[in-house]
Amino acid sequence: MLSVTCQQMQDIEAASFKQGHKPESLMEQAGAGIAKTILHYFPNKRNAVAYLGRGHNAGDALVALRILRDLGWQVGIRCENALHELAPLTRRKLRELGDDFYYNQKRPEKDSIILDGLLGIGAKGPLREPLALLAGEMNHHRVQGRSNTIAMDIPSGINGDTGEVYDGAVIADLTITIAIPKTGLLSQNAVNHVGSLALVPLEALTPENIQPSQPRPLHLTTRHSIKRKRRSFDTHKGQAGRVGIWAGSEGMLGAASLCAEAAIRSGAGLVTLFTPPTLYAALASITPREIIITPSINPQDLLKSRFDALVIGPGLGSPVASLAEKLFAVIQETELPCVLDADMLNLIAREKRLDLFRKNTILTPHPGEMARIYPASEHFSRVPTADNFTSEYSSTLLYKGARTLVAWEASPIYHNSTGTPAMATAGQGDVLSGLIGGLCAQGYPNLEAARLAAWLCGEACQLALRESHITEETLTASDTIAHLAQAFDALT
Ligand SMILES: NC(=O)C1=CN([C@@H]2O[C@H](COP(=O)(O)OP(=O)(O)OC[C@H]3O[C@@H](n4cnc5c(N)ncnc54)[C@H](OP(=O)(O)O)[C@@H]3O)[C@@H](O)[C@H]2O)[C@@H](O)CC1
Ligand SMILES: Nc1ncnc2c1ncn2[C@@H]1O[C@H](COP(=O)(O)OP(=O)(O)O)[C@@H](O)[C@H]1O
Ligand SMILES: [K+]
Repeated sequence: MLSVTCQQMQDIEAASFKQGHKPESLMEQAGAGIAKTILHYFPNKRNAVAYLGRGHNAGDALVALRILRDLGWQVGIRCENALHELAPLTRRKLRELGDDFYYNQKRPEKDSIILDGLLGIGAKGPLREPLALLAGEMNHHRVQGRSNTIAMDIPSGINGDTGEVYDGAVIADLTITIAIPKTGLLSQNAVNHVGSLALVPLEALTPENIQPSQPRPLHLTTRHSIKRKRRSFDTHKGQAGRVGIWAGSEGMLGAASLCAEAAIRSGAGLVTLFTPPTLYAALASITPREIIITPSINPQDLLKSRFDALVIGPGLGSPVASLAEKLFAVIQETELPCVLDADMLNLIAREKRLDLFRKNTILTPHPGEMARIYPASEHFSRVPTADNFTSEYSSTLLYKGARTLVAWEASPIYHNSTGTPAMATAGQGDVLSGLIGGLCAQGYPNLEAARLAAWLCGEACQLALRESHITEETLTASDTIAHLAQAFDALT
C-alpha cells in the first residue's frame, strides 16, 4: 500500500468525517485491529502497560488495552498528564477502561508488552516533557525487563514524514500503523525505532486519489497486499510448479538443502537439486526425501528438463572457470524466471557479466553483494540504490536488509513489513531464494513472488518467536521453514 505523509493522512481523515464517519468509531476499529495484531504475535496472556499522551494516539492504545483486559490480560497505564488535559475522546476511552487505572499507575514487569500511545500523527518536533520522561522509561524497561514495545501508528519521537529520529525517541519492536503507512516509517534512519511493521486497514480511510509524496512511490507490503493463489481441484504435481536448483559446494551443502526444502514448502510440485557427483551422498543424507537430487557437472541440465523456474547460487562457492562459463551460458539462454543469489551474484560481479541481469532474472543481494554488483550503492542510501539499480537494469531486485526492498523497472519501491533481528543468522537467504523460485514456478509474477517470499520469511520468523523453545538467539533457518505454513495462513 502507498505510504502517505501525516498531512495527507489528516486530510483523508477530515474527508471521511465530512462523509459522516465518526472519530470514535474509527478509534474503536483501530484499537480492535491493534489488539488483534498484538494477539497474533503474542497469543499468551501477558502483562501490558500503555504509555499515554494527550491525543487520540493514546485513545487507540486505551481501546486495545481494554480488549486485552477483557480477555484476561493484566493491564496498567502510565500517564503524566492531568486528566483534564486529555482529548475528550481519549478521556472517554480511559473512563471506559476505568479511572482506577489512572490513580493506580503501573510500571512494566519483566516480559511485559509496552504500548506506545504517546504521540501519533499529531506529533510536532522533538519529544517535550512529560512525554520525553515516559519515552525514556519505556526504553529502559524494554532493555532491562526484556519487554516488547509496540508503537501505536508511529513510534513517539520519530518524524512521521521523514523518519528523523529525535532525542530519546521510543524504540519499538513492532509498529502497528493505522489505516495507511506513514512515509517516515519506511525511512532507513528510523528502522531501529520502528521495528517490524503491521497495518490495521480502516475501510473509511484509503489512499485513493492521493498523489505519492515521492517521485518513485514508496509502498509497504503487508498481509493485505498480496493474494495467495488457490489451486483448482484437479491440479497435479506437474502443474504445481517445477523448480530446478543449482546450488551447494564442498562445505556449503546446507545452503543447497535449505533452498530446495524451502522451494518444496512453497507449494512447488517438483523440486530438482543439481549437485556435483562428489557431493551427492552427503547432500542426499541431509535433504528431505521429497527433493529429487541429480548429480551433474553440467549446468546445461537445467535447460534440458521441463522447469518453470530456476534458482542458481546458494552455497555455490567459487566455481572453476569452466563451470562459471557454463552457468553464465544457462542464465543467458533461459527465458524462465531465474533467481540469482549469493555466490552467483559474486561470480557475475567478479567476471563483470552484468549483461546477465535480464528481465526474467530476480536478484537477491544483501548489502555486501549489492556493493559488488553495483559499487555505486556505497554512495547512496537504500532507496536511491534500489531506484537507480532498477532504472539501469531490467531485473527484479530484492535488496535484503532489516527492511528488505523489492522493485522492478518503474514499479513502486516495496518495503517489506515483516522480519526480526533473529533472522541475522546463516541460511535465511537460502530459504528466501528457494521460496522465490517455488512461487515463481507456481505462476506468481517475479515481482509478486519476491514480495511474497520476503513477507513470508519475516512473518514465519516472527511467528516462530511465539514458541517457548525459540528465542532471538536460537532461531535458525530451519525454524523459518518449519513456520512457513503459519505464515501462509496469516495471509488474508
Ligand atoms: N488518522 C486517523 O484517521 C485516525 C487516527 N487515529 C489515531 O489518532 C492519532 C492522531 O491523534 P491526534 O491528532 O490527537 O494526535 P496525537 O499525535 O495523538 O497527539 C497530539 C497531542 O500531542 C501533543 N504533542 C505534539 N507534539 C508533541 C511533542 N513533540 N511532545 C509532546 N507533546 C506533543 C499535542 O500538543 P500541542 O502541540 O497541541 O500542545 C497534542 O496534544 C493517530 O496517530 C492514530 O493513532 C485513530 O484513532 C483512528 C483514525
Ligand atoms: N535484522 C533483520 N531484520 C529483518 N530481516 C533480517 C535481519 N537480518 C537479516 N534479515 C533477513 O535474513 C536474510 C539473510 O540473508 P543472507 O544474508 O543472504 O543470509 P545467508 O546468506 O546466510 O543465507 C535476508 O532475507 C534478510 O532480509
Ligand atoms: K505512538
